[in-house]
Amino acid sequence: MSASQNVVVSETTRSSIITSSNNNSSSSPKPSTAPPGLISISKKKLLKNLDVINGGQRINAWVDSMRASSPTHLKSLPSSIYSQQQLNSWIMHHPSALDMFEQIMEASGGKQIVMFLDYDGTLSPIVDDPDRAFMSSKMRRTVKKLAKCFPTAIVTGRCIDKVYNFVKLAELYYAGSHGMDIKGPSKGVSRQKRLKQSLLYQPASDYLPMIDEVYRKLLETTKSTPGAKVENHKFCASVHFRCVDEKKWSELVQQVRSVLQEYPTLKLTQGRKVFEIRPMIEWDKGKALEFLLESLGLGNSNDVFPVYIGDDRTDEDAFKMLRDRGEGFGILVSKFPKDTDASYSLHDPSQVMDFLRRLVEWKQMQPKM
Ligand SMILES: O=P(O)(O)OC[C@H]1O[C@H](O[C@H]2O[C@H](CO)[C@@H](O)[C@H](O)[C@H]2O)[C@H](O)[C@@H](O)[C@@H]1O
Repeated sequence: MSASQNVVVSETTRSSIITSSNNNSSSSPKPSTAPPGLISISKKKLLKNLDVINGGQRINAWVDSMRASSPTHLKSLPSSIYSQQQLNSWIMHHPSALDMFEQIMEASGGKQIVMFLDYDGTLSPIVDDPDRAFMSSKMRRTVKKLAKCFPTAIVTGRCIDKVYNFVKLAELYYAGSHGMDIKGPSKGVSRQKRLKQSLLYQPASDYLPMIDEVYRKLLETTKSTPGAKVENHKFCASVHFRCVDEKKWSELVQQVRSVLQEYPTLKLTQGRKVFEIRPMIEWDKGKALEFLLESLGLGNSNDVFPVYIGDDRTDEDAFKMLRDRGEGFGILVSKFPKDTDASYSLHDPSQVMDFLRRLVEWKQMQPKM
């Protein structure tokens, strides 16, 4: 198999780079959501770049993409990357969900609200060690109350077991491994309802042994790179570079790619300082959202108002799904302007908690039907 068969797609391909120079808006795949100043590189274009150029340059393209996706780089260069005007324009297109709370509730117009929450960077702050990405007890209490008011799902790149160890709420729906492992609540609904809802959907179950094998090979291959961390998420795997010295990034890319060359049915994507290795199947967080709505009997309803909150590129699939369905909306958790299909923004997990609290308070004030 040729290396290019092993499709290499960076999740940062649409990650927005805000420049102080004039925007070439023709490069943006979604002019309607990208305010002036945003340059989006389409997936197709990046694939072409990555596949046409020779091996060495392809590694460089990856390293560039790793740099571009690094929030610390954005943080250290804000004024040279985007102007205040561009920032204002982005905020105008993606206002704070807290500032717009009343309007959002009005738009929900009495429909059934369903909540979808990403985990890392949304419910828990981003930290160096993925095993220590704890959610605060305040956040847990808030999510618990939220689930009493609305059906609530956690949609994450982590496997269900790992995310459950952090969240510890049995009354939630879980879509782990980027939506490839879906489970219904085991508590908080009546027994009969629970039996009906005893959801278990694993569209990539055939990949289980392959992911396990790849995980072990990645562990072995990357052990010479200090700071690299490999995680097994059952139907996908992650290789973290948050703690890897930038000088070693190209070495790490080569190591990961060398392992993946033997697995043409897996794809490599990039999240927040992490490589994600996933089966090449037509399934993502957006599909998981759709599946969950259908399982709730709300798939073809005009009466549903889904709200998805997430911070990462993989959450864009869910934001887009909501836009395409014309239902509810997405909220991007970010302090920085990014090209996104979300309608609103929140800065960080503490603002997410404030928003969820207000939702609970709002629900409690509604007349009982
Ligand atoms: O879909 P998500 O819930 O956002 O999962 C995506 C990745 O999240 C985790 O990594 C991220 O959070 C870590 C802890 O804060 C951080 O160290 C890392 O840099 C982030 O990318 C998780 O560990 C990954 O396996 C997931 O792919």
